Amino acid sequence: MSSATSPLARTPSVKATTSTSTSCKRISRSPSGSPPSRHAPAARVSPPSPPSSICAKLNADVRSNAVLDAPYFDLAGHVDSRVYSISNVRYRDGSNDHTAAVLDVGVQRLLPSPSTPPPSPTRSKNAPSPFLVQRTGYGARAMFASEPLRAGFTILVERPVMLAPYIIGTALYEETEAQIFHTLLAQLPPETQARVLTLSSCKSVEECDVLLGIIRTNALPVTLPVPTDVLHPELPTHRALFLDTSRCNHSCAPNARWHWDPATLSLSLIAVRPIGLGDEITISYLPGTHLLLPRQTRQSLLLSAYNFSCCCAACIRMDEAESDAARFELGRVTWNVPKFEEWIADRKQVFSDALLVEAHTRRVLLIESEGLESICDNSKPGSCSPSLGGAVPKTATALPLTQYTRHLDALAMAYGALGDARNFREWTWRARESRPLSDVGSAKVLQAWITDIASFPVWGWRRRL
Ligand SMILES: C[S@@+](CC[C@H](N)C(=O)[O-])C[C@H]1O[C@@H](n2cnc3c(N)ncnc32)[C@H](O)[C@@H]1O
Repeated sequence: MSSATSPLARTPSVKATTSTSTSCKRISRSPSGSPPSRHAPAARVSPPSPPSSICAKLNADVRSNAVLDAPYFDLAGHVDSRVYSISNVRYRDGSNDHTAAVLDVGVQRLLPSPSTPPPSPTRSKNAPSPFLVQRTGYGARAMFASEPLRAGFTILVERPVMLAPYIIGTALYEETEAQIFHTLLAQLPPETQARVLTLSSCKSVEECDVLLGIIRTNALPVTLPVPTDVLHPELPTHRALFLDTSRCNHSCAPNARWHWDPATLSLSLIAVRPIGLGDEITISYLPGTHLLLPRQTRQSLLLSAYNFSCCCAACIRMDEAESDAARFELGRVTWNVPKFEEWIADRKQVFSDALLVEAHTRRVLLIESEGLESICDNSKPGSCSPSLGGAVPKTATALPLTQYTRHLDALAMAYGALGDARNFREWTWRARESRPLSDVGSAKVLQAWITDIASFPVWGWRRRL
């Protein structure tokens, strides 16, 4: 589930060699020839300057890669100053979690040793699992709900078994990249290695190394909590492989979303609408708001990155023209819908009450009919604006609010400002139900508003203008 790799990954620009001489293994660049054996002795060599033609192409490729978000990437600078090492991330939270990682030595030094346990799943660890992984009719595996799950339920929390800089997949020889992942695999306990090797690959053995195919099919882009600077914006972005989440198929109307918490180095999988017993649990492989693109474009993106023709319910069952039009409208009107904050501050009443209520209600209906409750704005994790008009403080690791929740919040607060008690209670309840169950702070605020409508800070304020 990492995004497509550049063709330049197969171009000899940066190479690696490994050493087993210390507890962690150093990787440096070797000037020429084929990649060294996995068990080669340490070889620190001066890096070659990559040919300028390769630099230019690779720089352009990395700079336009949305996942890396490195518009000023400079390969020559990167090559000159980076050294990678292979090690195991140690967790000091009593868990048996094991992550084999290749990390830039500077990044590794700055990485906190997570002593905070990952967020709890909604269910305790000893309770029966809310999901199971089964083979489907066509042989592939998929994740299914083993009980009805409500919206906001945390289906699982897991740590990655492998972690590697995203740039490695872009800037290395394919053989070298494969060699690095084989070295990581060898760090893992045998049963974990066996599970990794059962994951699916969208590449044939003729196309690439089996393990590399597994990484390219299943790894997710995650950000490590290290300070970055304009010179090396690519440093925090990594690929992480998760064993359970890798079983989730893609849907263009997914019923779950995943969230990476850099503080605890863990991923949570969260239901975004109620999921019935036996229903498949799906996520989106497309980044940000790409689910709003027309079906043909989504299909092409999935085909080129993952080599499959999407056969999700949205692509098979929905009327293509209607669905494309609904998604286009959702993408198009984002900036035309007045935000609650703009409307409430609008003393001249440029934005009519009906405009605000109708625009947000329309978008709620479109999102529900298209099954797009998972989409968030293209904001980075942690950069989401404070919710509920600032009533709940923003935290660095907060889950980004979905567009769906933002519209429900806007409607709840608009009805509150209009002093409409019935609608205020109904939309406030819906806004509460749409949130992750772990968002206890927002749930408390919203419940207090439902219980005592006058506690809503601007109750009836718009009527008094
Ligand atoms: C991350 S894996 C998902 C789990 C996988 N089905 C398995 O058996 O382990 C991604 C692979 O699943 C398949 N897949 C996922 N979503 C799909 C979809 N919407 N339509 C068709 N195939 C899909 C593709 O083969 C893809 O390369």
